[in-house]
Amino acid sequence: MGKPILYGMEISTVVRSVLMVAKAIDLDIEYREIDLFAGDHLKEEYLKMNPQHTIPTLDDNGEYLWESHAIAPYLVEKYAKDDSLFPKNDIRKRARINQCLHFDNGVLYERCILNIVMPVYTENKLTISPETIDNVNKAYEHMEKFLEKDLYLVRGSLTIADLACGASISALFEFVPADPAKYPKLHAWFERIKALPYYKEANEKGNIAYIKKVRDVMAKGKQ
Ligand SMILES: N[C@@H](CCC(=O)N[C@@H](CS)C(=O)NCC(=O)O)C(=O)O
Repeated sequence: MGKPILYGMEISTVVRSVLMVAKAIDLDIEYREIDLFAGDHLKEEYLKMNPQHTIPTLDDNGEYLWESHAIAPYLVEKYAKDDSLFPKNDIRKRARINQCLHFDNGVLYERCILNIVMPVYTENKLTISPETIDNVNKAYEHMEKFLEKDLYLVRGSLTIADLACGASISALFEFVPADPAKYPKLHAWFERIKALPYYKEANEKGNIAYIKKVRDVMAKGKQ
């Protein structure tokens, strides 16, 4: 059996969340960069693996899987030495983790990040709209509540939900800063995510490049 191969771009939050999961479970994966700006994802070989042409895509010895929120549980279930990031037998905890993964996908990624980044590329919108800022703050409020009683999103320990939301929040905090006085639990949780030993390599590096890329496009458009 060969190593699983992950196709992605480090600037993508959803790719970085999977890279953090791989590091968290100490999984040796081969990472291959796909350049969306060069159209690598629309080439025939890529479409054969993932007709939806999104990143990340996992090639696990010829079994293809895309959608980061499906890849993360799959990697833990198949490869992790212990199941703490996505417990096999605790049905309620699994359900809460799934709930947070859907929150990440449907709210943080789709409703917040895409509303900031896509308009920059597709409509040349160089400022973040007040509606989007409002929407992002609503998401911060929700997370502040989710974290009311616990150190992590699902009870007291780190799960794949924290890694998915952590990657999204790392980008959102740069675009729409969160007031620490209003969102103290959210900030404290994010500090915990940033302290993970693999955070810098698997998330921070790509996040810096991501924010720079979007800001560069914004600044160029304003010249
Ligand atoms: N919910 C998906 C989102 C995947 C997604 O849309 N990725 C973007 C990059 S961040 C992409 O591949 N866009 C290219 C395309 O849709 O053709 C996930 O978590 O994997």
